[in-house]
Amino acid sequence: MVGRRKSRGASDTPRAKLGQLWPYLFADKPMMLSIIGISVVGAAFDLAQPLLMGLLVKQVEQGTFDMQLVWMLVAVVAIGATLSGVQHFLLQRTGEHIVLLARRNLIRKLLRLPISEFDARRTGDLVSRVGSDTTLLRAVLTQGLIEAIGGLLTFVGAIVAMLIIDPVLFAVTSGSVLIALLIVLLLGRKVMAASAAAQAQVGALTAATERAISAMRTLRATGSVEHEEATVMREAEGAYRRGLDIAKVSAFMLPMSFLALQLALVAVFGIGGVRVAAGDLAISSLIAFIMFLFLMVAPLTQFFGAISAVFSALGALGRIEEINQLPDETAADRVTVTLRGPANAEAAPEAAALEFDGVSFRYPEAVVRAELAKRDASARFDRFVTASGRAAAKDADKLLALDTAESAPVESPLVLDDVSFTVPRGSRVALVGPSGAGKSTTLSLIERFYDPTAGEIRLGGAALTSIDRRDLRAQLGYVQQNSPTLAGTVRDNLLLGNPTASDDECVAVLREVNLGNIVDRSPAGLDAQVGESGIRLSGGEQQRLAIARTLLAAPPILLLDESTSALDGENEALMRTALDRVASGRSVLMIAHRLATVVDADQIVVMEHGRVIGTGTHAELIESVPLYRRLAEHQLLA
Ligand SMILES: Nc1ncnc2c1ncn2[C@@H]1O[C@H](COP(=O)(O)OP(=O)(O)OP(=O)(O)O)[C@@H](O)[C@H]1O
Repeated sequence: MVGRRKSRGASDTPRAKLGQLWPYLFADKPMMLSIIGISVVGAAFDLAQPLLMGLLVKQVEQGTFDMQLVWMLVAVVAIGATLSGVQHFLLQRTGEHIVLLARRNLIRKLLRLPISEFDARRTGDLVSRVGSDTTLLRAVLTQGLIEAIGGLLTFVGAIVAMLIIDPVLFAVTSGSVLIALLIVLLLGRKVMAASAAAQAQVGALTAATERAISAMRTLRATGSVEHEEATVMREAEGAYRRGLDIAKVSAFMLPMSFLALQLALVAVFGIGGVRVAAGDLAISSLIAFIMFLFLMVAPLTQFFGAISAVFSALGALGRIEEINQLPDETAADRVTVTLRGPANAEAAPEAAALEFDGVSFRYPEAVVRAELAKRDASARFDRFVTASGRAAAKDADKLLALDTAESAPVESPLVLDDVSFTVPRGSRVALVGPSGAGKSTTLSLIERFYDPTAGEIRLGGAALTSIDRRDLRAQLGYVQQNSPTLAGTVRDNLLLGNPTASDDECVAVLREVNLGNIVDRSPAGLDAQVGESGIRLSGGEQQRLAIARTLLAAPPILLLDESTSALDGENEALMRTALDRVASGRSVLMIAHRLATVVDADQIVVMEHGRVIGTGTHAELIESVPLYRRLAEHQLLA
């Protein structure tokens, strides 16, 4: 079950298998085969060079020098160089294409994961999988794997040629090369582990940076920039150390190939020289042998580079595939009801718009663990700031070290406990209760961000789980508490609700939520940018813009999480009239933090500790539910 997955740390990310890399490498099969073809032809041209060189020296020795041979050698070298250029370009292009492919898959998957995965994972880590891990796949192609395939031909060809020229000399030189090869293969596994750890650390760094940037105002206001700086620096230094780990292993690998070449060269010059002096070997053969030796070692160098790139890529691919293999949000859905018309009106005209029937809910364990970790960190942070006034970086480091301990198993508390209530069609129902009572969770169950642990929620008489999620969400207009405006224009923000809405419709819904003046604030009108670079909207205005967006979609049911941020009298009145307008003809379930907003609701559901402790009108609840009376007294309403 998705929700029960543990969030994974850096160390337990599964490593990908070589077979998982093939689909990426051979996504464009004809291109890859062409590149391999070019590489093989290029290898043949490489092999021809020492042969021609040997012939040339022999001709000079025997006094039968022929200029034609020189031209042939020049042509062979030139064609070989051109082929290698073409191959290089095609490899880079294919490498970029592989990165694009991996990013497309990952983005497509990310946008369809269950909400629980986002709650349980760190955003920055997910971002770095898309941005950074995918680039490591490119290195498999650009750092020699394909050249190494063509190089295999050069390698085998050179060995055969060397064996023919002088088997004794060959036996001496190949020993050292073999030893180096074995060492490199053994080190490859270490590179893979180091690379996965490095990528996970980059993920942690991105997550920490993202957290700091998103909380910048709080950090500045509390004077805790240095504290947060210490956290991010710790992650950055961790990434540096992991990078060094890779460097240490690769530092071993690269000299191995040079060492192999040097040892072999010393042996060839020493023993070869003696054999030439003794008259057992022609000087032309020794020159050809040395050229073949270089040809044999060059692919080995490529091979060493390729191995290290492949192992790095497998580490990164493990992190990519970990996400790709998660089930989509809809994976286990069994849709039996097709919704047509408002809230399934045809199917059950008299059924309530929404019904909660004995609904209980616990958040999945991984989500609770992530939530606890977040709270734990911020509680330590608060204690720290309170205790020291200003957070000194070195102490912050000590304090934060405590945070890294893996949390012990957690028990997921019952957040909703046997909740039952009804939202009759066309009525306005309000959820009220103290913070943490479970009101927002109730709305997120209706959106099916999570499913109840027990009980059933019905929409128009049909169980939510039987309705296609798109259909379901098309019936619902969900206005969140801190409805974020998205970067872009006023129009962009509105069209999210209904991409085909006309300008007139956009202006009309803005009027409906008392935001008609927004288009007059900038000469650009609907094309004015909202946010930092354009029109600044207050919290209340942002929420009204979100309501306007929802109205364009014209959903029959409105779920509204009223903003907790205090609105001034004028804004409060604007919001209330906006709500009255949008509520007419719709079923509305709203979370109210200000009782003033809901005194005239058709029904108020009072929640505490995940239970419904009273249902009725304002007047009824004042009489029957002490908690409600206290809330009302507190807000000077009673
Ligand atoms: N993503 C989450 N993961 C784990 N626990 C959560 C999550 N969201 C909420 N909770 C817990 O569920 C309980 C109910 O929270 P919820 O946000 O639904 O309450 P609420 O009544 O809407 O509170 P508020 O008025 O403060 O928004 C709380 O104990 C909260 O800590």
